Amino acid sequence: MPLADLPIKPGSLQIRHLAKAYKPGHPVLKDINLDIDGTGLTAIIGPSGTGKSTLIRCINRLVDPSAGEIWLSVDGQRLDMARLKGGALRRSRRHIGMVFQEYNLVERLSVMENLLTGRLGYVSAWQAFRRKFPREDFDRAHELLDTVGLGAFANQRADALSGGQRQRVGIARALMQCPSVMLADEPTSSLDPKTSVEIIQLLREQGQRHNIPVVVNIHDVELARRHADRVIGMTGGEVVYDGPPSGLNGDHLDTIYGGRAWQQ
Ligand SMILES: Nc1ncnc2c1ncn2[C@@H]1O[C@H](COP(=O)(O)OP(=O)(O)OP(=O)(O)O)[C@@H](O)[C@H]1O
Repeated sequence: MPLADLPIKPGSLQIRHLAKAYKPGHPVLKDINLDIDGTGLTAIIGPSGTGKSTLIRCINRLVDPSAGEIWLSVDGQRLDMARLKGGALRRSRRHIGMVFQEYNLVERLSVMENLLTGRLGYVSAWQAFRRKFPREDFDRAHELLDTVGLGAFANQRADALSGGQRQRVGIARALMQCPSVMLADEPTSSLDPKTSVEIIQLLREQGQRHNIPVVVNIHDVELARRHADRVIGMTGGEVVYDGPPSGLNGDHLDTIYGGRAWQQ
């Protein structure tokens, strides 16, 4: 079996009564309850400022929730991401692969070096400092680069890549972690429409290939409708639609986006 397919253990998320207020009395997320598992791509849609990024960032604890539970299950183990601290939080984050809107690559490093940063949670600080990664990490990185279509770019500097290529590197780097769940925070917002479709399809394919759920924040309703397996519609910090793309109708979009004037 190719190394790129080997060690990932599928995970699931159970979110219960999740709330977040950056300022007391001004809730951004209000009582979010979601179960996310399986292998499909879940798209979170909703107007700007409705809390989509905050939700994604609470799951991997880039943002601290104000209340609620975020249970990450991996290999029979259940971890409440909302409560973990210190080393336990760092270790549990390895199970969550994160893809960002602005790629978050180290621009002056090569594609290969960027991928290897996905292994930093697994090697010692001394190994990382000396860039002494095990042979398997290099082999896995090469295979993942092939699967995201960048097999010939391992030694290219990240700042020489297009936006779409950078996002492919971002996806491969997240997969280097052997994540049990993948999260992507507006991964297509900086890309043209064709590249956006390719990136969403790639995220979905990689989720299926590695047998893990993928959760993506997205502004483009049509992209979500065409390529997601499940759509979560949010407005005002609450989930107002949760179901298949085929069930999302004009009334739901009215509720999510507040009327139809924006469509004309
Ligand atoms: N670090 C922060 N400190 C204070 N307020 C914040 C912070 N991050 C986000 N907010 C506020 O929380 C609300 C929700 O923001 P969030 O980025 O989660 O929404 P979003 O739905 O992802 O929006 P967009 O689609 O525009 O990215 C907004 O009012 C935003 O100003």
